Amino acid sequence: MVLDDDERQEQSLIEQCVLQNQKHLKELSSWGIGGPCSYFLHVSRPSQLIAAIRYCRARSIPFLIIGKGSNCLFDDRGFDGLVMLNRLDQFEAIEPGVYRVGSGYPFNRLGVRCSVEGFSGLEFAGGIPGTVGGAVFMNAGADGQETGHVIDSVEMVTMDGEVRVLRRSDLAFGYRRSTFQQMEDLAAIVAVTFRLVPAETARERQRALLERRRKTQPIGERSAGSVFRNPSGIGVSAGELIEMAGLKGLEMGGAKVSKVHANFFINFNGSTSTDMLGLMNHVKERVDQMFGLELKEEIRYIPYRTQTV
Ligand SMILES: NC(=O)C1=CN([C@@H]2O[C@H](COP(=O)(O)OP(=O)(O)OC[C@H]3O[C@@H](n4cnc5c(N)ncnc54)[C@H](OP(=O)(O)O)[C@@H]3O)[C@@H](O)[C@H]2O)C=CC1
Ligand SMILES: C=C(O[C@H]1[C@H](O)[C@@H](CO)O[C@H](OP(=O)(O)OP(=O)(O)OC[C@H]2O[C@@H](n3ccc(=O)[nH]c3=O)[C@H](O)[C@@H]2O)[C@@H]1NC(C)=O)C(=O)O
Repeated sequence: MVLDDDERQEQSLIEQCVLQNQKHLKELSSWGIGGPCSYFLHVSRPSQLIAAIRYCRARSIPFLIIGKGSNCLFDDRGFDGLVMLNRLDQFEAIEPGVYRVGSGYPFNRLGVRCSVEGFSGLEFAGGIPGTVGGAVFMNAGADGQETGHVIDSVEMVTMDGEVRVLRRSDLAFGYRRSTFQQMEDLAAIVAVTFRLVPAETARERQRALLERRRKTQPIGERSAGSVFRNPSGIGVSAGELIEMAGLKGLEMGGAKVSKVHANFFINFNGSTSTDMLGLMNHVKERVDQMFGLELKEEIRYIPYRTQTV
């Protein structure tokens, strides 16, 4: 790989940042859980991200890209590698209803912005505390809408640090599933272009959804949204199953099952990842014993060591 002067400069900056910075992952996670990472980088330009990926690859350093950390459970020991905090937050209106947005742009801000401008498709994003990249990767959805439905194209970086553009026809989405979760050479989603349709009622609909969310979810408490996916094809949600198993309010160390919504687990008093994993396993076992159903995690557990190189 031959680098030009700008790339060489970027690499040397990355080298300094990577070697000097440590961070406690609890500061980066909506659950407030997680030990230190060996290296930390705040990424605000695509060129930084690409240089950091190449740097890690060349030295076999494991790395992770995180957005708002609203869907991750970090380990108490931390992460033995580089954590990149994605703050690629450019926003560009290409034409009315078509937006090209950096993957670190706040998903809730995007949802509100589009709805206020009178475009429909992302009303549900209004209350979601993630980034655009996290939402695309997880195919976030609520109230009958899904991120994947309104994507026009995605710009990504491969593990070799190459930029690739994927068109709508290259992508497949399902319930909390996206092409990206199976892609072995994905390093990071960098930018996304959304195509929405005009609707004067978009903001009104969004307000109603936000109101419903405030009533049914423990907003303001330390959670990671839904812990488990809803089981498919049985017409009963994970929250209902956990409530029917009598587990609402159950505590394990500093972690508990929310009394407001049973599929939200709360760090109410210095929960460790061990407390939270223990609570999740206990809930899974009880639901399995009572209903013969195996709940599947929606949140992603990030172990101390990975093979992500
Ligand atoms: N419906 C709701 O009410 C809620 C929904 N959510 C959803 O959870 C998701 C969390 O978003 P966010 O907090 O930003 O994500 P996180 O920082 O929690 O990251 C979650 C995972 O997404 C992957 N990821 C994140 N950003 C990128 C990127 N730029 N490129 C490639 N992969 C990426 C990473 O996978 P890997 O580890 O493999 O690198 C990471 O482990 C969103 O989809 C959000 O909408 C969250 C809370 C509530
Ligand atoms: C919060 C998330 O997404 C949420 C999204 O906000 C909402 C709103 O559309 O719909 C899903 O929740 P959900 O299926 O639990 O939706 P809700 O409408 O709250 O509940 C479904 C049903 O379960 C019942 N319910 C819910 C919680 C509970 O403790 N007890 C209970 O009986 C509700 O009364 C309702 O009849 C998403 N979760 C999943 C796993 O699909 C997330 O992904 O992190």
